[in-house]
Amino acid sequence: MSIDSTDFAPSGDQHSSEAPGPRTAVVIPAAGKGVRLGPGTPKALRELGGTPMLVHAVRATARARAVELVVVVAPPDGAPAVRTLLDEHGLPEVVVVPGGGTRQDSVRLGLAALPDTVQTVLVHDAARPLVPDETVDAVARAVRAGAPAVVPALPVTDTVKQVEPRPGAEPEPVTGTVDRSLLRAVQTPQGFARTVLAEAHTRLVAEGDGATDDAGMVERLGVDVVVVPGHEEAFKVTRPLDLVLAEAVLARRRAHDAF
Ligand SMILES: Nc1ccn([C@@H]2O[C@H](COP(=O)(O)OP(=O)(O)OP(=O)(O)O)[C@@H](O)[C@H]2O)c(=O)n1
Ligand SMILES: C[C@](O)(CO)[C@H](O)COP(=O)(O)O
Repeated sequence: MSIDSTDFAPSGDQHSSEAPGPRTAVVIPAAGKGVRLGPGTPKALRELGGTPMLVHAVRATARARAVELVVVVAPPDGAPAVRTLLDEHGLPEVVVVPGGGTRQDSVRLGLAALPDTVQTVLVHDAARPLVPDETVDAVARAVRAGAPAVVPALPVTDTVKQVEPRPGAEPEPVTGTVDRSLLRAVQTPQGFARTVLAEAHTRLVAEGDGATDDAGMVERLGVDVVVVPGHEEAFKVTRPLDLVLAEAVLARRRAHDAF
């Protein structure tokens, strides 16, 4: 059965005034190893300007007006250490749960830790530590206004070729050039009506299916996903050069704040 967006009431309309508790929460999957960043500490715990990337990501999302609860998904055996880290950085109110072997598993485990009052869920990579709070709020606002699924995204700036993959170093034949005006590079936080995201995770885990982002999972349900403007500084720290860029952006912000 395919689910239509209209099967889900806009989360803004679901906000009952009776039950006390948070309405909008952020789940931060932080259980990845960071293989592409190279050997060392798990990526979320690597430092940026002397502070772990995860702490930046928590502060960045918690600063947003819409956010009332933050749930961090720690490496499967790392929850106690993450708890200690967050306490040491003055973030005792953040909930910490152990994650899983894939990002999708980690998000599902984070969702399971949300209190019943939560109607709007944002999912934000710990690997995007510099997301501006305006981007977080823009996503939350769009969900509260009735969109069941919202992604921040930017236009693609490179020309994109389709290829026939070849093993090893053999040159790959180009089979076409994609119309990049139709493409968007998608960031996080991605925002959802809770019921939509929970249904997507339940359904896809039962079917043994997956996607590289949460919106991709929701798309499989036939639910509409909309795009709001992303931000250049919400980039994902994936490879070593991204860390250099992140340090530069942070230094620029700190210099700006000093004046
Ligand atoms: N089992 C996993 C894998 C990934 N993530 C999280 O998903 C986010 C985005 O993933 P990515 O940048 O790909 O991180 P890694 O999986 O750590 O990177 P890599 O693929 O290079 O190992 C990160 O915050 C990461 O910690 C997670 O919570 N649980
Ligand atoms: C969720 C995500 O950050 C959206 O761009 C992205 O899909 C994660 O990428 P990964 O490299 O597959 O972890």
